[in-house]
Amino acid sequence: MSTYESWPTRFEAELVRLGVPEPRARRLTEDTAAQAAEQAADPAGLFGPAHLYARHLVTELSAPVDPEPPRFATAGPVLLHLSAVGKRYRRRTVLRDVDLTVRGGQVAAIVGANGCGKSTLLRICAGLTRPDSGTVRRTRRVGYVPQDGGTAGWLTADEHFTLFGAAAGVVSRRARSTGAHLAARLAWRPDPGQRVQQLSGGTRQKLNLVLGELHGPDLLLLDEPYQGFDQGSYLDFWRQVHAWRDAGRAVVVVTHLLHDLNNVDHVLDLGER
Ligand SMILES: Nc1ncnc2c1ncn2[C@@H]1O[C@H](COP(=O)(O)OP(=O)(O)OP(=O)(O)O)[C@@H](O)[C@H]1O
Repeated sequence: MSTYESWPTRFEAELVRLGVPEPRARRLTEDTAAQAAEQAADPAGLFGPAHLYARHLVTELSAPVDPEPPRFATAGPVLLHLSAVGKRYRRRTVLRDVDLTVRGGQVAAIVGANGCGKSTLLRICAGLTRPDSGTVRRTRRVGYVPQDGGTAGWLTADEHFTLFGAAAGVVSRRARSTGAHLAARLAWRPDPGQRVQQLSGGTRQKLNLVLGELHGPDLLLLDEPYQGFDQGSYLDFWRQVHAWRDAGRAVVVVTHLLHDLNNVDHVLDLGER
């Protein structure tokens, strides 16, 4: 598609590409143009890049409202493929011959004993650690949520949204509104004056999750992402994972909670150490 096509044309085409029926995509495009006109704003300035806004909208539209959310009838394209991956730290072999394939519309869990290499494997999936053997293929748009860290204590949540949004080419206003919207999905309303160092551990983890998703990635890699969550937040988290899945994205989650496995399509057990 030409980069010179207008914002509404690119927006509508991306909606159709994501599986929205054409008449509905056209109506959504018209509604979006009307919203921009109401605010006398350029859609790119108000909503950010057309393809990212289309993704957020599709996720929002497929957010579960029923106890049994709809699932993609067929799995989508392969978004992550690992073949015979191995990793050593000095003489110690941490991973040997690991295979994993995850498609759009699927959730996979990585489980295993402490120290068996789950986080190492997730970093390899994200492209942050290089394997010693095997091959890794992944989609270009990846969101990675580490077990801890990833945020700056002296900045506010909004400043994080601006910073991470800028890295993905999203204007500040749009990044902040998307961040607030995603935070609300986790029952969190960021306080504009509060620095991250003043947040509880569970709320900091919510910020990590929002930042991982802010740029609308196709593949989300989550390393025990609910540490410090209370029961309600934990349920909100899984609802959100299912919304991502039903929007055709792929999710890989490292977990040690066995009951999580009811929520996933594949389990990769790395076993004992
Ligand atoms: N950068 C590194 N250098 C050397 N050893 C490392 C490095 N990163 C991880 N390890 C070692 O590799 C092994 C696997 O670590 P990893 O963090 O991937 O395990 P894990 O399954 O995620 O553990 P946990 O369940 O405790 O979070 C551990 O023995 C760890 O000490």
